[in-house]
Amino acid sequence: MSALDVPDAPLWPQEFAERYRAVGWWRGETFGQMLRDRAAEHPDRVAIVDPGSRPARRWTYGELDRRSDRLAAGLLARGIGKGDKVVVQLPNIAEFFETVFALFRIGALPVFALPAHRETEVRYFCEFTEAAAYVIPQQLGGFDYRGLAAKLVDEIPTLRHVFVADGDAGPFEALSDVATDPTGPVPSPPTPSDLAFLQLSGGSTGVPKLIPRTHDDYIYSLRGSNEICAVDEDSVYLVALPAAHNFPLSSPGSLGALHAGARVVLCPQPSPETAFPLIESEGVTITGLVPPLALLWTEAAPVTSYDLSSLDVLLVGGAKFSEEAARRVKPALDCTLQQVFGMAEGLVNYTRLDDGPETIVTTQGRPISPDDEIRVVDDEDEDLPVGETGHLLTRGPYTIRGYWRAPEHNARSFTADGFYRTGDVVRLTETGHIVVEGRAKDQINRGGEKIAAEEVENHILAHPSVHDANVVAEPDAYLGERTCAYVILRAGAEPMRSAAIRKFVRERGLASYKVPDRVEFVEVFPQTGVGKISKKALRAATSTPASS
Ligand SMILES: O=C(O)c1cccc(O)c1O
Repeated sequence: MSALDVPDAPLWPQEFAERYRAVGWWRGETFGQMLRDRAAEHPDRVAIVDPGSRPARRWTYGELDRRSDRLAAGLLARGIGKGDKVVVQLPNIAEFFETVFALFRIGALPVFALPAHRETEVRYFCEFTEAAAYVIPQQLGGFDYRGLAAKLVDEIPTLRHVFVADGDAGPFEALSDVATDPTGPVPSPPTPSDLAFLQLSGGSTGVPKLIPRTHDDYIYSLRGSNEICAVDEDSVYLVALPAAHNFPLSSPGSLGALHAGARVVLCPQPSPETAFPLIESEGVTITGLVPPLALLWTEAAPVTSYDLSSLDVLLVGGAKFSEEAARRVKPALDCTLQQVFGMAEGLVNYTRLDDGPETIVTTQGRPISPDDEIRVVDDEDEDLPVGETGHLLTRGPYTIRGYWRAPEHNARSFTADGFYRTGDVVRLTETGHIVVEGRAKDQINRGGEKIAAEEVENHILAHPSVHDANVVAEPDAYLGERTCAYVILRAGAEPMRSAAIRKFVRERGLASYKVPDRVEFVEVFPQTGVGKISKKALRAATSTPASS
């Protein structure tokens, strides 16, 4: 086999795939057909509410279906088709769904960037995936995405199209001008076992890893999530977090809601001031938040004048929700808390709606599927007895068998028999619920935003005055964790202020949540017995910060 024949992503061995189909986890659905079916069943039900646009928009299932077909036709006419990659960097607007369903229909793969990503990240996604197109808003929060796009189309040969989803397209094509009447069926539509999209990993390495998900496996996770979270066609799901993130996309998220024929309401931003009026006016029944936002909501709810009584379920995940904060949810919001511990690589755990109150506040739930295999192991990969704390490994019908185009990394991140090494440190209760105790991967979880220490270290190391850098988590009352960078300057370098390092990292075009919250200049790093740098000692030092 020549290098070119190596598949981009290892998928499930045949005997596993056959079993997952035989048991009925994989039902041979595709996203394109899923929307077609819902539109046929109830064309006039509202699928998408976009209250942030002027005027506000309400698209029915019929309309979303038609729009996706028309956009698909326009993309095909521009030579974008099966297997092409398209970086989608859109905020919570209706066009997000029109775009991804158009791409799903023609078998082109969305690569889900977040609005917070900047040149460094987006350039990497475009180059690494050899993306054919990049879909952006005109601007958001004062950042003009067209400027970034202009630079990238200039410099990346594969990138042939930029589509602007809203506002003034400038030198590029407006997404609304792409749509056209289809001239016939899509030439070779994707099959259920094909890849549907590339999702982003929180990651712990120098560059983000891409996660290949198939129609069959992801749709199974939606169906399973809907059942566990009681999402049906009468549900109203509020997308409060960034729409492309795996949690609001799939747990059960907007795509789960669309699978159920429910209504998706797009929240332009997640503050109580914006979200509460929408909960009242749309009768929102379910939403998902990261812990810092859940705290804000529980503080605001008891004193709000908005009627939040439609809200049945609040999902909280993305980072560990402290027991004390979890206890406040039910009294403040009068809804059921569901803790969700998930990952874009696959495995998603939920507390169940009928779990006892102690289980709901003290555990992170249990897996969606009876076929999710969970192992808790020691440093030598030996299984530990129930109740002991160790590394979480998992394998199952919606957990990837490898990252996209990353064979060397895959050899480390997966066991020989296909278990994914999550990097999370957990223990299991007698009831099979998971309690997250920490993590072994070198990552900071900043209020649900995952930051790979190595990625930030590399950017700091690019500074000419820096000799070495180590980035670690430090406790933060609101975010759970924030980042602290320990920096050793080169011998003879002029003394620097921490603001200069922060500015340097920001100007390298990194998402702002990755800019270190604090920078400490030190002479040496603490070392372990064998002379390796001890991040453990650095983390301990950050708990009792020296004044800077
Ligand atoms: O990535 C996550 O943190 C996450 C959290 C909750 C649910 C999910 O699906 C996730 O991917």
